[in-house]
Amino acid sequence: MSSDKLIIFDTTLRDGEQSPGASMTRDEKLRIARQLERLKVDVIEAGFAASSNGDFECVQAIARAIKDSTICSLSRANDRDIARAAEALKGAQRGRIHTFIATSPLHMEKKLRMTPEQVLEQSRLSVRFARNLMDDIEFSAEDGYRSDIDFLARVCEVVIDEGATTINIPDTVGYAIPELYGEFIRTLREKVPNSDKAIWSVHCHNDLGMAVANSLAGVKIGGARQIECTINGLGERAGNCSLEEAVMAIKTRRDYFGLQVAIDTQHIVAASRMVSQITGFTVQPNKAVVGANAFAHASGIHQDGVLKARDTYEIMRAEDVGWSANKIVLGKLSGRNAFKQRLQELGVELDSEMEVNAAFARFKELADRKSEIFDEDILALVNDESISSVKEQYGFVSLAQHSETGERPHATIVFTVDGKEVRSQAEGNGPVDASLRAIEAHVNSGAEMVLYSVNAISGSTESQGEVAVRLQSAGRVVNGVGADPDIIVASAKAYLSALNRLQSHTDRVPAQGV
Ligand SMILES: CC(=O)SCCNC(=O)CCNC(=O)[C@H](O)C(C)(C)COP(=O)(O)OP(=O)(O)OC[C@H]1O[C@@H](n2cnc3c(N)ncnc32)[C@H](O)[C@@H]1OP(=O)(O)O
Ligand SMILES: CC(C)C(=O)C(=O)O
Repeated sequence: MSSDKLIIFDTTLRDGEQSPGASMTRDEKLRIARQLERLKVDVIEAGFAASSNGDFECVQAIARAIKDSTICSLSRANDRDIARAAEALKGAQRGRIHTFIATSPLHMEKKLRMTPEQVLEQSRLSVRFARNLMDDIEFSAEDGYRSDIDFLARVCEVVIDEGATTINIPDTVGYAIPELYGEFIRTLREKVPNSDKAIWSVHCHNDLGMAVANSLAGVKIGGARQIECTINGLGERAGNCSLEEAVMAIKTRRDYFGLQVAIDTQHIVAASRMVSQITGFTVQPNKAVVGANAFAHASGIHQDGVLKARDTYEIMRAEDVGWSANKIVLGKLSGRNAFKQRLQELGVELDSEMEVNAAFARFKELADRKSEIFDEDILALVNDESISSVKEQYGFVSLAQHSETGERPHATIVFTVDGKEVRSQAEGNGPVDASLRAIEAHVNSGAEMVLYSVNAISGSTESQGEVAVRLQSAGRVVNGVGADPDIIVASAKAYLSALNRLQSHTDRVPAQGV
């Protein structure tokens, strides 16, 4: 049975839950199942109904709630487990019993304590029993990849004869190598005379970091048409094949695989976030497809390339997997083109290339001190760049403030207004608040403060404090920055510098741009 349709079987709720620490409540599983349905996953393995009453209820609830995906329950190869799975799946629009038994010499002898002939017989009887309860039956040969291929072929032939519709050959312990696993599946299928009566499936674990590669080899070389996978690659030990990686590989390299998947990829990032939030398993930033950096560019040459033509450094579109956009992250490795682009996005127009170059030089200086540069930083440094054209109406002279536990802080500030010194004082909630109130007591700007932030310029208490203040008044937004070893003085300087910009007509930042 070979077609160009690749079935995506998600086992986040079963094998994913086998990750130590990832157990989920019934409601959490239901939420994930709904998201998997939105993703248009073909089969959702909802749990292992016989393992506990709780898991039985989870499978049952999901089977009743989900209409578009097939709902599946795992069960050992015995009548009790299979009957329990069938019972839990009763309300399902489409249900599947997934029964398994180990076929490797090691598992049969040491774990099951059964002879190969007993395992063969148990497989036959289990699938026969299951098939009397349901039409859609999957049989898995646990530790299939470490099994004797001729024995495994006999088992597969027997269970297909009994009516198994999907045959899954797991690499249970993540021992496989892509080419070898692909060849194993191909040879196995050739050895099974009735192989075309079933869909062949792969289920790979990530112990050597090759679960996705092995699954894809099972498809390409082996001819499998079902991949078992999980969101974020969650699963027993090092996890399973990751759904997002396998699906995007099939979609992005359709030229190579020539296969169709039904997955609506725009829901991938939401699914990843949901699973991560529910299980508490965070996604590493450099994880393919769903990691925070998967579509982020930090170096100038890449940023320049992506801005000119995004396919220079992107093989898929961030929006296609559910990100709102790709990201240009400004930092010390960024170049002039990325910087100019960000200025444009912020609505800042500098008058000449010289001004841009000067702002860029300041940006590089700042980036050497700060790992990531935010829009506020750029706006502040651009405003500083145009300082020469800002009328210096207010200038800092000195500040004295008093604060003591249990007393309301008090500040006295001396500053210049058009060259003339004025003295003003006020109380406030803290010394910074008191100082800025003292300025306002004289200036009466009525501006609203929309941002106040303090940064240590280097990483110690001896360093300068850098304060950024953003004021909004009459539809204009301005930034002021001030630096001083005393952060209260730095705050007063930043406030006065913002007031200077508010008075100036040279400010270029539109209110809606920030
Ligand atoms: C590779 C995989 O991911 S397989 C799925 C793994 N998932 C789980 O195990 C989660 C759910 N498991 C459970 O809740 C429990 O292990 C249960 C309910 C299934 C069984 O619990 P218990 O009856 O207490 O048995 P226990 O877990 O200690 O041992 C497993 C028994 O099942 C047998 N067994 C293991 N696999 C199979 C199988 N596929 N078919 C039939 N019997 C099997 C073992 O040989 C062992 O039998 P024994 O008790 O006669 O020695
Ligand atoms: C039960 C099977 C499918 C499994 O999870 C494995 O072998 O890893």
